[in-house]
Amino acid sequence: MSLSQAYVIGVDYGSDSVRSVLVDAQNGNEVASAVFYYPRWKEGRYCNAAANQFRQHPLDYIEGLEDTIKRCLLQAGSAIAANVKAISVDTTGSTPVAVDATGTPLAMLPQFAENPNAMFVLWKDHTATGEAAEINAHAEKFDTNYLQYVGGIYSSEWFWAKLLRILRADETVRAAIHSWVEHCDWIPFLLTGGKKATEIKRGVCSAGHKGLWAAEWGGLPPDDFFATLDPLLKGFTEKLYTEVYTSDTAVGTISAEWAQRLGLPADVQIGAGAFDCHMGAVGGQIEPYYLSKVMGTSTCDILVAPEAEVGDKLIRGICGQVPGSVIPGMLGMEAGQSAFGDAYAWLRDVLAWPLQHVLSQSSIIDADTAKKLVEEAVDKLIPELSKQADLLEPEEGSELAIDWINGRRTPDADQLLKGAFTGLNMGTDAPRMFRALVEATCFGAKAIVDRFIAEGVPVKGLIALGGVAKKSPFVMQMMADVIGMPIRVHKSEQTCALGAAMFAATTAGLYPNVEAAMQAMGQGFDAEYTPNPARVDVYEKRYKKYIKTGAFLEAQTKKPVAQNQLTEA
Ligand SMILES: Nc1ncnc2c1ncn2[C@@H]1O[C@H](COP(=O)(O)OP(=O)(O)O)[C@@H](O)[C@H]1O
Ligand SMILES: O=C(CO)[C@@H](O)[C@@H](O)COP(=O)(O)O
Repeated sequence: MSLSQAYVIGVDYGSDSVRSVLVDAQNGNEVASAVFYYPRWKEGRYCNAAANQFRQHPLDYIEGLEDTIKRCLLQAGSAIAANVKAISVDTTGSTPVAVDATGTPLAMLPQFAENPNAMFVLWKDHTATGEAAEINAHAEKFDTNYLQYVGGIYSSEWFWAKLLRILRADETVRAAIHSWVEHCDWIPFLLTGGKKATEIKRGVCSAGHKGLWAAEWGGLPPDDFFATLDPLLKGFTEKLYTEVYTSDTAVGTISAEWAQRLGLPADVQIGAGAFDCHMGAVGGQIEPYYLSKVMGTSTCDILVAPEAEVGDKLIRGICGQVPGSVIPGMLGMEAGQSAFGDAYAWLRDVLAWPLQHVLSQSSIIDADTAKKLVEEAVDKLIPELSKQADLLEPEEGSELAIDWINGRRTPDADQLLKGAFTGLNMGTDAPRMFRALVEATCFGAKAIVDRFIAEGVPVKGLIALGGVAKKSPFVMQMMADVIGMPIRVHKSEQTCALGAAMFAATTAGLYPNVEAAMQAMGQGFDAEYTPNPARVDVYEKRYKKYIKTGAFLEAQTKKPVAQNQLTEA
């Protein structure tokens, strides 16, 4: 197929919004882009942060797909729309949903329309911590270590823990469920007009990193593994899948209905889906042994290496090592932090509370002005805190934080762990707390780099992408100082969506492989942060304190101390 006059679309579903980019397949130049914020999610519907419940309605996803693609095509014009060759999609994950026999998410059926258990269980939903612990204990009873390719620990953020939680929690969903599907596998199924849940094509990325699929045991672990964990899971593997697909393959052609609905040609190819950071790493032009960090709400860190070079090595405490999960032919490794920008957003919300609750009662300004004032102030909080915190030099004894505000994803998943501040005194103010929190997120990032190195996987440098990488020179400089490695920031504003577009171009046969698409369509880097040698020493000392404080907190979580012992201490 000729590259001239060929266009592709990449769709990236983030935690709060979905964005689509329409790019020229020849050079990756962005022709159009559009972002859509999930309306129901924005209102906080179906969520309960205190109970760690975060659910998303399928309609938020469907409306966002239609809206963003249509707006891209409108910006690009009909001549370009007629030359769109393929669409590929990435999403957050593990973000699975219960579907019926037709592959329809249960929340799309009238009787389940308002039931959070019938919706997508977002990656950051931690309602399944108990189930994850059970899976970890259960896995020890088997001769085959089914957790060996997911870092040795199963997380509550993942597929099976979430399935078991929903089956236990909701009898009505249990009676209606026919299969359990990742968001990244469901959107391609939707676009191709799939009608049977048994025919949903699953990507190797979600299957290998979160679903315990491995070529070594010929697919998913045997039914016996799950049935002996809980009889509710008996027979479930039958309903799922054995075969998986790399993201450079098409799962089908767009359905007539979706082609018409979007205004696209009838022969548009739909690529196999994958998680956002995996396609983002490709969009960010990943190289072997460079850690690609998608820095947004969370971080998702990806490293690729030739399979032969890693050999039989098993990397402990990461979110999996899966052949072909990023680039076919290479081993894809994933790690990350459950709260990164989300930790900053948490502090922002704490600081915003008095504004939201006191200003609204003001007798000086009307309610509408108060609302606008609060919105403006809240929007400026993180940038202003960053500005003030940047003026503070790191000191050995100043405030120190632990970043596990939403648990710890890696190294060594434990979503029950919690964040902390130590070393507070009467001089501690908001910028100092913000500084300590940002530093803690950088220490968390260093712990991941250290773990790869300790496990024999060298890290040659860092590539940063995502919202925080683009918006915050303050965070990026501190990250370089703390880790002691240069960080290149990728030029693209929508790196994950661009990565999806590169896969779309490969799927359409416009490139022989995704490496060639990456080479031709990559946008390069626009900033580089190098470590400040004057700060290395003090960060080294503070990092040791972080590790020690974290270990103390972890020990407290694992062995709860009796109340009388606490008082004595
Ligand atoms: N100026 C800033 N400095 C640091 N973090 C920021 C700034 N502005 C926004 N953020 C954080 O960026 C995160 C969103 O990142 P983004 O990549 O846009 O979204 P997503 O993770 O949903 O893809 C939020 O958690 C927010 O707290
Ligand atoms: O965990 C994964 C992928 O494995 C991500 O989808 C998850 O961290 C969400 O990413 P964002 O922070 O929304 O970019």
